Amino acid sequence: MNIDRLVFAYGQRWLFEGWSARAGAGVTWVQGANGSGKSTLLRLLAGALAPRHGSFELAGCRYAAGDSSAPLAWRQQTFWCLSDPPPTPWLTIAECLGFVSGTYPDVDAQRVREQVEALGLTKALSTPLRDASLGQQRKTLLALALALPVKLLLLDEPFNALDTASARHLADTLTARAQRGGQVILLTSHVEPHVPVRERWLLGD
Ligand SMILES: Nc1ncnc2c1ncn2[C@@H]1O[C@H](COP(=O)(O)OP(=O)(O)OP(=O)(O)O)[C@@H](O)[C@H]1O
Repeated sequence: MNIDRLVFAYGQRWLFEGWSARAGAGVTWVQGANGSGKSTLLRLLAGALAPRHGSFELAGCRYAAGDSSAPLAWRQQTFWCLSDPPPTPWLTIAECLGFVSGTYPDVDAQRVREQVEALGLTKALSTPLRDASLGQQRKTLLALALALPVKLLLLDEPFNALDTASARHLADTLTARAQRGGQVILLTSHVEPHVPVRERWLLGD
């Protein structure tokens, strides 16, 4: 995945001024002080924010500033596990899983069920997200992150709010992915993520 001359600012708060980077398969640890732009970078790559200039390329698919939105082909290859709870509090966990899965092609429902089970979410499936704990809300997105067949995984502080067993499952799964290759994983974390890290990007320097 290539980032070419990215320019982005919130008003006059400039975060990226012609920044380029390349991430191969495996885990890239995105580091930086509070406010350095880590979450913003993931939002940009997810298509949730529009870059002012520059472009992104992933497996032959290009997304450039000036496009009215991230192309469907880009979004279907990308999953953004945001650090906030899912923005659909009225849906149950099961409905949220089904709703988001429905926006991706070739989803294996069995893989989603396996991740739900491994993350200890099975008993909470009929709970509305608004009544779920923070950890259960985060695990809903993580189950999708680990199950959907995407080429680019954007994980914003994925270990936050996880119980010990779920944190271990996440670390083990990411470690296996990193060793197998094939998926580009950008992971923000203020602490050592305990997975094999291929590259580190330090933002805000
Ligand atoms: N919607 C917004 N409007 C204006 N400024 C914003 C907005 N979102 C973030 N910012 C500012 O952009 C900067 C980068 O924010 P961002 O959340 O990307 O940083 P971060 O590196 O992820 O921080 P943290 O480590 O605290 O999570 C901060 O100064 C923040 O105040």
